[in-house]
Amino acid sequence: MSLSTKQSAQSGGQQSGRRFVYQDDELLDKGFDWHQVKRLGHYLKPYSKQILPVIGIMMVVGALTKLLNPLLIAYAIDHVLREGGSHYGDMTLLAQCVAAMLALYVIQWAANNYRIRFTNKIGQKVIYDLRHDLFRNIQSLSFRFFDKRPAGSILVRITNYVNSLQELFTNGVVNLMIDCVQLFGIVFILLFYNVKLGTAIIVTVPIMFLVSTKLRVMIRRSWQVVQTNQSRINAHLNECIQGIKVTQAFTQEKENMAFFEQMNTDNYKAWNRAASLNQAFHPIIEVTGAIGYCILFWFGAYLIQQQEITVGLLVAFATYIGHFWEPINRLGQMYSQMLIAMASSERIFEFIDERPSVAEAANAKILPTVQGNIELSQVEFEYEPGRPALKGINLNVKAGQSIALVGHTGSGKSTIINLLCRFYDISNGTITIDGHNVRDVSISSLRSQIGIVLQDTFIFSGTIRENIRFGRLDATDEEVEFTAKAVRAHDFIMQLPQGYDTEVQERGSMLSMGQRQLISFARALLADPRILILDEATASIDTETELKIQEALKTLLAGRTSFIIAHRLSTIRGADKIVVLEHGVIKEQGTHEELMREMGIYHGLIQAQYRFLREVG
Ligand SMILES: Nc1ncnc2c1ncn2[C@@H]1O[C@H](COP(=O)(O)OP(=O)(O)OP(=O)(O)O)[C@@H](O)[C@H]1O
Repeated sequence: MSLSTKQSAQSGGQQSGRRFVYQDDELLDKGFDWHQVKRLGHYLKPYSKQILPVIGIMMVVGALTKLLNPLLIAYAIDHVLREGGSHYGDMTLLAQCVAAMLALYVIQWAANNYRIRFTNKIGQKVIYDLRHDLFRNIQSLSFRFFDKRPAGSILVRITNYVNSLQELFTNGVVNLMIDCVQLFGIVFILLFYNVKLGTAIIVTVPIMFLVSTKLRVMIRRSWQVVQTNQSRINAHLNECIQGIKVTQAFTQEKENMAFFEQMNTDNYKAWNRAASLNQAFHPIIEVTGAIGYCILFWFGAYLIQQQEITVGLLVAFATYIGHFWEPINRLGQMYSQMLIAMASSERIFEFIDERPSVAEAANAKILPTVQGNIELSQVEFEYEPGRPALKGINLNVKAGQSIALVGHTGSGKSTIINLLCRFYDISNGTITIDGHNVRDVSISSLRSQIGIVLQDTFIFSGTIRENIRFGRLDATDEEVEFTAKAVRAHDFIMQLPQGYDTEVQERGSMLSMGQRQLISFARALLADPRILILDEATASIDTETELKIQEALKTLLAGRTSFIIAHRLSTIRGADKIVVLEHGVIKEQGTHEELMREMGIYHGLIQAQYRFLREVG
């Protein structure tokens, strides 16, 4: 994190006094990096055959118009308009010169039009390819990757950073080449027609370039501060809207408002600073350009007196330097754009190069349809070095058995499930399913045989039908409805305005917790996995829904090996085996009756639950 970001994050924290601290994405500040240029160039490679002819055409057209027009003007002044010129007063020749100039402008306009259309198309294709690579790789990454990064920062890379490359690829690259060629062409002509005057003008170029580049970099940085402020405002808005119910319930509106006001003021100040710098840019560049003109006219007039050049040539030179500043100015802009592109692409490639921490073996086999016998042997695991989450886990599960995982919060229940699905790889020991080591089989063949119903049921935007069909995309409408009936979801679905075709809002906010659970049961049942993992919801639901869920569970679990992170007494009691975890170690395992007789941790947990229910009751 850069110093300024640290400061801004800290100031964000101080403003609130307590609550809101948003981690800003790092400021994009990078030097020029050839490695990144090469990698970006790689994305242009497939289109190089199309780009090169365009650059060729533009160079010819640019040379014709930018380089020939001033010479035509010089010719007209020296030969037709100047007293004593070889064709003095020949109006036909003058008209021909003007017609030729006009024709050159028309050619330039047509070519520009073509270039813009073409570069837009190529630019969009490159951006398409980049987004494609980025999204494909992010989807394949393991949980460890997402554990470390907030969703916002991933989003920024896919949207903002890729967008910031858009301008570079749409116009930048082609313009850069054309500008360079035109600059060399002009320099050549200036030196060819008069070395002394040409050199005097060219000397001003580095000054102009430096001033323009320096200013652009300052402007870019100040806009980045604006951007950072705006993303912080967005993060705050997002959090406030998502948490509006809690805010209103705890009457924290004033606190939110004060924090927002502070951020809004910061943003206002940053924007003003950036806008003032922006406004200063053109006058400063114009003053620098004017110095060039002064040198030209002062030194040019001296050379005319010495009869080294003609008036026409001086006018032509003046036109050339007009054409000169334009590409130099653009090159300055391009340089600033390149710096942003360097930083953006570095972040983008970081994600594209990231490999899943859970890697598939090169010779991974397809896991055949399993019975569901599972064995964990001496399993050890840690999320972070030195903090073991599971230690020496031994567990034998027969096909069709249901296992209830119980234990205090943080004891390692979810971790066992994460390892079974290979969301993480174990540090030591083995996990086998029907004798196949999970590390030796392909990840998709493993996960496709495991169904997961999480406590925080994820409902995607779309219809109820589509949400259930997520379990098996080729399921027919009849199969979808059949499974919904089996898990007792059909009745409430039919009461919705459009039944199965009702659009659920984002994350199923129009559905109750219990209804969302039933939909996720239907989804899991449709997938018909041999192994089922269920994280039971802890939220209390009404007795009728509770009964429905219990019945649905019976249908769902029948004949499958299941692991349930169990909270309800009824589920725990009904399990074939109860596994009690504490600090990542299995402390007890057995049936309800066996464990109650042991009078150990399980007995304590159940007694506590009974006491709680009695008190609540
Ligand atoms: N992604 C993670 N990164 C780092 N540590 C983690 C991560 N997930 C869990 N842990 C840690 O691993 C330990 C076991 O966590 P786990 O989620 O398995 O507990 P749990 O028994 O399922 O708890 P709960 O009942 O609260 O869901 C805890 O100490 C937890 O802090």
